[in-house]
Amino acid sequence: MTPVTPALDLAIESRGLTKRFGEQIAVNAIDLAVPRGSVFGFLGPNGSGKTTSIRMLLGLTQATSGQISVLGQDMPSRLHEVLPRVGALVEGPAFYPFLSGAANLRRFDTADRHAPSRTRRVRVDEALHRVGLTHAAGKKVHAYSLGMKQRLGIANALLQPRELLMLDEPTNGLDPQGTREVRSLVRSLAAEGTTVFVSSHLLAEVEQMCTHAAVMSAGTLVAQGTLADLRHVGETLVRLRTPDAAAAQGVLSRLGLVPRRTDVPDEDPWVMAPLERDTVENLINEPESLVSALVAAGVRIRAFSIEEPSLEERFVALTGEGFDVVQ
Ligand SMILES: Nc1ncnc2c1ncn2[C@@H]1O[C@H](COP(=O)(O)OP(=O)(O)OP(=O)(O)O)[C@@H](O)[C@H]1O
Repeated sequence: MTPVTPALDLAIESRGLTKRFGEQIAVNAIDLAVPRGSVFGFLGPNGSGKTTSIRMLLGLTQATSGQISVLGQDMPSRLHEVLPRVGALVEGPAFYPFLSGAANLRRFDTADRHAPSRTRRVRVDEALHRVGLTHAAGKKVHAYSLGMKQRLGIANALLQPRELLMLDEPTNGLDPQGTREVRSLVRSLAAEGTTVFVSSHLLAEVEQMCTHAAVMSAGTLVAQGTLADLRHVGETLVRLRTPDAAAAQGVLSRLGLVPRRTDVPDEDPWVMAPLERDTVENLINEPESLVSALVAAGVRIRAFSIEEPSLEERFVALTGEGFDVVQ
């Protein structure tokens, strides 16, 4: 594979990253760009190719084609230099059930040739503290709840300082309290400067935790950017109810909009028109200028609203499905 020329401000970059399983294309030529310092949500329904992508990014499975750069280094050729800088939780590590949480972490740390043995005990204690498992450090893992095992997995990824954390569905199977704890942990890690790449099939979770997101649908990357960018992917509508629908349409047309009208029996008609933006934040036609032009033309306004489709509606439109579905 020809290396990607790494962009310095990107923690992860892929070009044309593809994975085939026989006839099936699980990941189809994705170009990811994960800025350093971001909390990057990798969002998509079950089976859309998130885990397979993460496994390729970490060198756990070979890509069929495409290029990858992680922390400015080509992958998988620089795997041994890159991996010590990356903490990962992918499909939960296999813990020894009859060892305690702390003993499990010490075992994983011993197996890591980059981990200094002198500081092992302190680092294990700190990692357990970080994920709120100090009280259960001596408890055998078979007595851990799913949420505790998940947090132990994150503690394992935190045994050493990391520039990048990759977490595959870290809140899967957690109760609401556990979910909140993982979310706040991710935020505090990000505040310390760690880039966090986190996959999820839950839009609400990504909205609460992430600064950026990419949306996968059936192996394809259908959108990517800051959450603010993604919120403005769809159509914003002005909608008003008026007995003077024809006059309202005339005013909106003169302002460069393309209005349409819906008649409702026994009520005033609705007039609506898509609004355009010159920047992500800015509508070309401000609501107040629309209202004053309508009022100046004698249009009686009985209701007026600017409707932004929710992020959920936009993502459903992008992926053709919801996010809670299990396939
Ligand atoms: N080892 C494999 N052999 C054959 N097909 C596979 C293999 N691993 C994944 N797939 C298929 O590739 C597609 C993408 O799976 P992947 O696990 O990457 O999706 P995902 O978005 O992570 O979903 P989930 O959240 O359910 O893990 C699925 O159709 C899956 O069945």
